[in-house]
Amino acid sequence: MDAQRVDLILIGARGKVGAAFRQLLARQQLALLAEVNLDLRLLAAFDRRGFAFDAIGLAPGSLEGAMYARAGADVERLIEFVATRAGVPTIAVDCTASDEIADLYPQLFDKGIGVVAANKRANARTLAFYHGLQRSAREHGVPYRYETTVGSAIPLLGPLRDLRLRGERVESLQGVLSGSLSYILHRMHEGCPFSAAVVEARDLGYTEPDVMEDLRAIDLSRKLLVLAREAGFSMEVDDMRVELLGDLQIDVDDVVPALQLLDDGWRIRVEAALARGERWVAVAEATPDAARIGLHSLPAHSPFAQLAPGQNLIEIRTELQDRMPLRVSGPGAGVEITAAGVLSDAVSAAMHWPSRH
Ligand SMILES: NC(=O)C1=CN([C@@H]2O[C@H](COP(=O)(O)OP(=O)(O)OC[C@H]3O[C@@H](n4cnc5c(N)ncnc54)[C@H](O)[C@@H]3O)[C@@H](O)[C@H]2O)C=CC1
Ligand SMILES: N[C@@H](CC=O)C(=O)O
Repeated sequence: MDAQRVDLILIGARGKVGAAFRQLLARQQLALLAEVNLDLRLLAAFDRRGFAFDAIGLAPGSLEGAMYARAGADVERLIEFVATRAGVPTIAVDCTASDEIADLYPQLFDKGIGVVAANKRANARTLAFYHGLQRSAREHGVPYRYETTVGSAIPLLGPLRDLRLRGERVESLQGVLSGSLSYILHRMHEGCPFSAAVVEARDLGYTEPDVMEDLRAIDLSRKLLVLAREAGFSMEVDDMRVELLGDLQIDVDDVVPALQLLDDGWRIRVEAALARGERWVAVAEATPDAARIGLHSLPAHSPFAQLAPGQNLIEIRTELQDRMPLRVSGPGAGVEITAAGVLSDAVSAAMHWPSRH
C-alpha cells in the first residue's frame, strides 16, 4: 500500500519551539514511514523574516540555508498553491506567539488546511471566536489540534474532551498551569533571588517570548481560559479574576534590572512562608461560572506545593470523579518537550485526517 503523504507548513520555523520541532521531525520521518506508513513532509516553512518552499519536501534538519528573505505575498501564494492542489492533506503548524498568525486560521480552514498550534492566542479570544474555529474546522473536514497550549506535552486537553464526549460533566478544575511560575517560585524557595530565577526560567526555554506575559500571568490566563473552555465552561476573559504577582508594569526591553528591585521583597515573603511551613504557589481554578488565578501560600504538604521546578499538576473534578479527582501531572514547559507535543499533534492529525476515507 502506498504511504499516506501529508504535508506540513511550519510557521515560526527558526524560533525555539519551531527549531526543536524541525530537528525532531528530521529524526522521526523515516520511523513514521516504517511504522505507520505516514510520509510526513515539510512543504514550506517561514517566520517573520524568512521563507522556504519545496514541492517535494524540505530537509527539516538543515533548513537554515534554504530560507530566503520573505516577500510580501509569499504566504498568500503558498495558501493558494495548497488550496488548488488536490489530494495531499496539509497542516499548518503554528509555533509563533503571534495574533497575526492566529488571524489566519479561519482562512486556512476555508482552504482545506488543518492547524496544529502551540500558539494559545486564537483559543483565548472571545468565546464566539473559539466556537467559530471549532465549527469551521469541523465543517471543512480538517483537523485543529492544540494540546501543547495547556500543560505543554502532558495529555490533558484530549482526555478532557473524552470525558465530555462520554457525557461526564466537569465540575471544577484546579491546578498549577504555568511551567515558568512553577519553576521561578520553586527556585525562590531554594534561596535563588527572584530576578535570577526568572533569568534561569527564560534560559531553560520555559518563558514566553515576552517574559512579562508569564510574570503578569497573561500567559497563565490564556491557559486557564482554554482549559475551562475545553471542559465545557462558557468562559469569557472578563469572567476571570487575576491577582498578579505584584505591581509588575515593567515596559522596557531589558526587564532584569527592574526585576532586581523586587528581589528583597520576594526574599522576605518566601522566608516568612517557609517559617510558617508553607510555600508560595500560583494556583489557577475554574468552575462553570468563574475562574481565578492567585498566588497562595499553601502548606508544604499540599500536592500543589510539592511539585518539581517547572512541573504542572491539574486536578479535574467531575460528577463521577468528585471525592477522588482525576490528577494529571508532568513538565509544564520546555522547548524540546513542547516540540514533542506538537509533533504528536501533527502525527495524530495526519493519521486521523477527518475527511480521509
Ligand atoms: N516554551 C514552552 O515551554 C512552550 C511554548 N509554547 C508556545 O510556543 C510558541 C513559540 O514559543 P517560542 O518558540 O519560545 O517563541 P520564539 O520567539 O522563540 O519563536 C517565535 C517564532 O515565531 C516567528 N513569528 C512571530 N511572529 C510571526 C509572524 N507574524 N509571522 C511569521 N512568523 C512569526 C518568529 O520569527 C519566531 O521564529 C509560543 O506561542 C508559546 O506560548 C507552548 C507551550 C510550551
Ligand atoms: N510560558 C509557558 C510555557 C508554556 O506554554 C509557561 O510558563 O507555562
